[in-house]
Amino acid sequence: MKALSYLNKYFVKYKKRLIIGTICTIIAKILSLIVPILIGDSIDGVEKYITGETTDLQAVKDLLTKNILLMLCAVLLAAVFTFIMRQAIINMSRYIEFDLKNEIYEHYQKLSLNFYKKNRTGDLMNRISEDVSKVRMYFGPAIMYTINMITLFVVVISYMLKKDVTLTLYTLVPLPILSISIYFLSREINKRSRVKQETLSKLTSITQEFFSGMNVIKAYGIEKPTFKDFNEVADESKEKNIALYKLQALFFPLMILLIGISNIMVVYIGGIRYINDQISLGLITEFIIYVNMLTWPVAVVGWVTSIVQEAEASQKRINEFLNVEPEIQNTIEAPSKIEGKIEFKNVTFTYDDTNTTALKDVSFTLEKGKMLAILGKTGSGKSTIAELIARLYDVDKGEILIDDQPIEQINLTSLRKSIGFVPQEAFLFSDTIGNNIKFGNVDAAKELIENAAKNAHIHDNIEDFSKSYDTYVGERGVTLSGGQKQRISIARAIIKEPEILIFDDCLSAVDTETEEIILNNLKTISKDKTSIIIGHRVSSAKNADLIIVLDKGKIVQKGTHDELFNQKGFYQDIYNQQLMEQSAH
Ligand SMILES: Nc1ncnc2c1ncn2[C@@H]1O[C@H](COP(=O)(O)OP(=O)(O)OP(=O)(O)O)[C@@H](O)[C@H]1O
Repeated sequence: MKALSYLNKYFVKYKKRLIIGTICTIIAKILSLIVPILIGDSIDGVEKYITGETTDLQAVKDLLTKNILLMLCAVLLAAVFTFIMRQAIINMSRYIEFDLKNEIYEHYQKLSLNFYKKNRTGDLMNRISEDVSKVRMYFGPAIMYTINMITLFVVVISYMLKKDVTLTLYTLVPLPILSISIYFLSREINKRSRVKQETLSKLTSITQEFFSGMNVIKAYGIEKPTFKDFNEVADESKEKNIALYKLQALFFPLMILLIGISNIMVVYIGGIRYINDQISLGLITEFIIYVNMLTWPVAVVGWVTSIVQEAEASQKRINEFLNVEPEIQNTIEAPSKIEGKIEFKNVTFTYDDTNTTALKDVSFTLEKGKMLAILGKTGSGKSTIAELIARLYDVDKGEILIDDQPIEQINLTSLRKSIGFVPQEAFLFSDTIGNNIKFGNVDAAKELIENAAKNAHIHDNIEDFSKSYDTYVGERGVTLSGGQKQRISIARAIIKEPEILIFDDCLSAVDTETEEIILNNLKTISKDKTSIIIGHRVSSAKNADLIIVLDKGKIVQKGTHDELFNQKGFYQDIYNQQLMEQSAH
């Protein structure tokens, strides 16, 4: 219960609902106890008339009418209180589920990129959905049935003991057996349902992958082997499902068997005591009803125990994530004003998940409003520089200064707000094109959106769609080409009007002519902004104020286009190579 104690704050927050729920349960249970008493009383009344103890038929009829009316009132009131109780407690569990999901999601947002590299998406999703649902069961059904059970036990058993101790003891003997069996059964059911869930996740992932990669499957004509893979996993899922339902099928028969035994005990022992004139016929009837009233709560003891165990395990997993401290901490509360000067001083950086040293002793200074181009072979560390400027990671050695201040001493939100980052892989949300661009500036008016799109040279393309900027992209929307996605992503950065613009190889999917137009537009847009262009083509670098060439994480060349063009090395090589390619066309 240690992990679950984390949730006590929610009990405090929703104490009113909990108290109302508890009071209503107690009242409902007391009311439900009245019914068997009245039935017993009615049977005793009828028995007295049959045995000739009384001859007043009208009095018996009056007694029955009175008892029926009272029963009706008791049942109605019990139903009302049970309804309020369920409303209070089950709704409480839904509110807590909502709060907990928000708490986890908020925490996820604070965690650094490294956390996402180290944990699988499925695992992150599971904790916010599956695990939270398990915890909800603890707040909802587990609490509700526990209150229900305790109240019923106290009220009913104390009443039964008051009426007949011997009969009570005999009647209750099978109930602990029921409780223990249900506990073990539920534990096994939970174990199997976990396995079933895992195979289901596997099946979902494999199906999802098949759908996403359908073009590759068809192009390679591998429908049959992929169907075989699918079939194997589907077969495994079927087996696990059958194994689970076989066990679940035992639940109710077991309950019926043990209730039956309890009922037989009441009839047998009660019968003997009735023959010996120790109890009345009405009491036997009352006891039969009590036994049936107690069976579900007794079965629930086992079920609730396993729910609590499951919730404990889930909350432990949730706590593991909630206890992760964000690696990137914002230590400065006040917003920072950012001008845009960037300086790297002997920066060395190693990705700790793969232990790859991506940057080695990198130093450069980029004045406010200037343009830096970063070139280099694939894997040379270009994107890493961009990620470090946005402080997605902290450096190991050396220092990054923004406006002559260590990056750690700048308000993180201000820093990220001042950067327009176009990543290497354009990511668009399943929303309209307009909203995808507006993402960079949510309050942007239509004109601004169109302007940004024009500068990213995508406006005409968008206008060609029947719904223009209201066209949906993503799963159920239009399929955009790689170059179109990149340009929408560029428009998103432009509309933000940031102090620092970073384009991480984001023109790779557009032709050289379009690249030229966009680069020309960027020259105007980024006139007074600091901009960084990462790429493989000289065309994107030649207008830069500073060019750096990276090789295996080290700066191997640094200078302007004219300087590097005249130097032997990577820059001259790719310049000549690309010149040859162009003349070949
Ligand atoms: N998140 C990460 N975790 C671990 N290693 C990484 C991560 N990102 C990049 N690396 C590694 O760091 C090195 C530099 O990668 P980086 O992405 O900065 O190169 P790049 O020059 O931008 O390459 P490309 O031109 O292919 O985009 C590579 O060896 C890469 O495998």
